[in-house]
Amino acid sequence: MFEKSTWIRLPRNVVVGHGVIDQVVDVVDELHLQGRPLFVTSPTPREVAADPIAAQFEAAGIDPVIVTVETASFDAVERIIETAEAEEVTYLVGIGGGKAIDIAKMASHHLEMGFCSVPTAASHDGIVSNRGSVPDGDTRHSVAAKPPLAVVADTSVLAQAPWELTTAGCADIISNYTAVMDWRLAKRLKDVEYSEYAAALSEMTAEILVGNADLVRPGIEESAWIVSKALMSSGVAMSIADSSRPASGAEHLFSHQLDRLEPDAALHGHQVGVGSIMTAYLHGGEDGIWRDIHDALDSIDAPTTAAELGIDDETVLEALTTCHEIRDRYTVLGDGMNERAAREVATVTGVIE
Ligand SMILES: NC(=O)C1=CN([C@@H]2O[C@H](COP(=O)(O)OP(=O)(O)OC[C@H]3O[C@@H](n4cnc5c(N)ncnc54)[C@H](OP(=O)(O)O)[C@@H]3O)[C@@H](O)[C@H]2O)C=CC1
Ligand SMILES: O=C(CO)COP(=O)(O)O
Ligand SMILES: [Zn+2]
Repeated sequence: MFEKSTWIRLPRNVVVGHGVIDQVVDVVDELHLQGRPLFVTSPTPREVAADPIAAQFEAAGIDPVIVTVETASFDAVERIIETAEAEEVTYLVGIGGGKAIDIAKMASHHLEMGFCSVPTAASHDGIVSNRGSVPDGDTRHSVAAKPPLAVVADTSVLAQAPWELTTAGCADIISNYTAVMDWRLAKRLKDVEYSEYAAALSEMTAEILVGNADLVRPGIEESAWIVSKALMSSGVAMSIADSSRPASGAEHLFSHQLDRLEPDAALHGHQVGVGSIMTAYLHGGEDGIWRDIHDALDSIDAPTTAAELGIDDETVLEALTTCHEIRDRYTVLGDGMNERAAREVATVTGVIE
């Protein structure tokens, strides 16, 4: 008897393009969100976007509560929940990079309230996904949450963000290649839940981005357009799978372990990009796609070495040899690499000297 069922949650409105930040009130109205919103933002995004959006709301007779968060933490999520309850707000808007958006996403999930995402940086695919990632004890990877009801991504805002945030978003997408390889491997070896649609969408997203890599250049608004569309698509793949599997394999384990060993050393996307070079080598050896991944990252100015990440070689080796332990997710790392093998892959791929 056929007993499968699935529940795919996706954003209802995805609004991307030049000047769309002026349409946040319309987007909220179209979703029939009523009452008072709480804006979750961080210092720079507040100046760049949250204050101008608040002025729009005020002009429409709506008085938003604004909370500025400095760091991504569970305390910050708690603070938002308390403020939302005290101020009797009815929905949340996350305005900023991953920090503000994830805090809003996690708080709205807890409050069972609607939430909209207004990214000011195209830095990773969490801006649209159904996953929330806030450091909790030793945990750095994302957990299940709900996707935003709407995403409003203004390319003129994204194009003015520091260039490295955009290259980090690109690298997060390029890493989908190895994430999907790991997912297929886990399907073959461990019979894990697998979605061919989500895997194909995730791979295709990476292919389209790499195919357009020569259009991804600093100061060009079209770059923000290309990267944000890829981030949306990757987020949708995660929502279809109801898992981060299509966009997160061993290269993400490597990055999460670096975050534990050396917090804030480098951006998420940059770390997963370097991880992806090495795990592509583990999958395909010398003739595999590791060079293509390396060259794609290089062509958009993303780091390809430990030195470019600002992380020393020994930390890279420690992360490689221990990261299989941090989550129950089978990947090409299997039950772990030994130090010699880790040194070999990191050296052959030029990640360490
Ligand atoms: N949900 C998911 O699946 C994922 C979530 N994450 C999470 O996302 C977070 C990292 O995201 P990331 O976006 O890199 O971090 P932040 O939100 O901290 O943003 C990075 C930096 O960019 C600044 N910034 C943002 N927008 C602009 C802008 N338009 N102009 C100038 N500066 C800007 C921020 O300023 P300021 O310091 O003033 O805030 C901050 O210094 C982490 O908390 C991580 O756990 C990461 C990957 C996946
Ligand atoms: O960053 C992500 C996808 O790009 C989310 O992956 P994790 O579930 O490993 O945190
Ligand atoms: Zn990622």
